[in-house]
Amino acid sequence: MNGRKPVVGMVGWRGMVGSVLMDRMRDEADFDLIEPVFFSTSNAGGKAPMGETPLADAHDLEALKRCDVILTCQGGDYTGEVFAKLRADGWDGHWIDAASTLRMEKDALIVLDPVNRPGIDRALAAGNRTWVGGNCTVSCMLMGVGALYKAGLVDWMVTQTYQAASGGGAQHMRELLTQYGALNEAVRPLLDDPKSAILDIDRGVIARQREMDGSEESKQFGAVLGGSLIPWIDKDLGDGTSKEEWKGMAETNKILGLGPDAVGGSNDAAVPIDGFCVRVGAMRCHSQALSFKLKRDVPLDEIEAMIAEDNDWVRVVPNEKEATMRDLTPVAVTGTMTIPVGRIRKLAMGPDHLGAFTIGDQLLWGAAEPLRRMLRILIEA
Ligand SMILES: NC(=O)C1=CN([C@@H]2O[C@H](COP(=O)(O)OP(=O)(O)OC[C@H]3O[C@@H](n4cnc5c(N)ncnc54)[C@H](OP(=O)(O)O)[C@@H]3O)[C@@H](O)[C@H]2O)C=CC1
Ligand SMILES: N[C@@H](CC(=O)OP(=O)(O)O)C(=O)O
Repeated sequence: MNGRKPVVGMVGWRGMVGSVLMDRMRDEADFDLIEPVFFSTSNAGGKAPMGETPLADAHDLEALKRCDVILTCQGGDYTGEVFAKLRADGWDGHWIDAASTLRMEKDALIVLDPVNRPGIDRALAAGNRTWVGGNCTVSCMLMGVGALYKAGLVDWMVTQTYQAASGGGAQHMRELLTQYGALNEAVRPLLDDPKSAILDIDRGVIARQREMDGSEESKQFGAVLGGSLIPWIDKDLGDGTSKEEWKGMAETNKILGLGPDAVGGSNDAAVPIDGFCVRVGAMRCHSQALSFKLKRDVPLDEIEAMIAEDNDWVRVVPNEKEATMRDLTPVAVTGTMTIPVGRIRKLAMGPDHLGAFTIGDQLLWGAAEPLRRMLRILIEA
């Protein structure tokens, strides 16, 4: 950027996604390459996380307009309040955003550079200035099996997700743990007694879960998650699908540059993707079972090699019990950049039907990392 360090406005840096982003930026020494300006929606004038300059007001358009890049993890309401005003005022800096608000706008590129770097480079050359992180489930899935899409092998895909509490936000994670604690407490004396009947314990748990259901104790999720699951995530689109399920096809194809929503439009048909998105009691890893109809029968060893070679973070886990239980769980993946893909096998429907299971930390590849890497691409452009 003209030989000087770009001024990067950091908004939402102390939230959950923002904190993960800050850690990654520190780890990768990104702050050495930029002049950060930290903003706040609640504490303008307060102490910034680094440097001596106090926090700027995140609604001060003049301060925002001085930034070459604004990187926001503040959320969709903030984007809705500020982005259009800045553009209307003539600000033509780069806007990098974690929120979904702008994702399907025609000029917004969904960034996941290990998958769509050529698309990012083309958009950059064409003067694009709006870069949005993808839905966490979609980004983690494409980091795992993007190779199959890049090779044009996918006829269609069905997803069954197992999404962590963190996807709802920090309060949701707290609520899940509080519910687990309350359930344990409800049956502790019975648990401590090895001679107690398991069905008595079970009755105690379900009674406590039903007491929580619809009460203050389940107000974040709207239903009990501890010891249960919730097969609906995000809005009801009114046609039998949830918005999270809709994102699977819409965002995947947009990232891949396929179908009418691709930036600049594309004559290539969108790949049909559908399935069910389910909230489970995991903390911050989204897992998903994938079923593919491939365009042709490809031997399993070739498929595994394609997946393994696709990027530096994907790891093929042998489809064996021991390796699966060791390496293909949220416990193994949380806090790491690794995207394991396992349970890879041909399905009973025929040799062109493939199954796989993949997991990703939804705060890293699912949220913060694609944004951090986009900033790096801009710095190095
Ligand atoms: N959670 C997720 O899994 C994903 C979220 N996103 C997007 O990122 C956005 C932000 O999500 P998330 O990070 O979970 O949101 P948080 O609620 O953790 O943070 C958002 C903002 O809330 C304010 N805030 C108020 N109280 C606190 C507190 N006690 N601790 C920290 N911050 C506080 C901060 O703003 P201030 O400093 O200005 O007061 C902060 O930037 C979402 O709205 C969504 O659009 C995208 C992908 C995944
Ligand atoms: N909807 C995701 C989290 C998220 O923030 O998604 P999006 O960025 O698409 O709104 C979940 O609940 O797991």
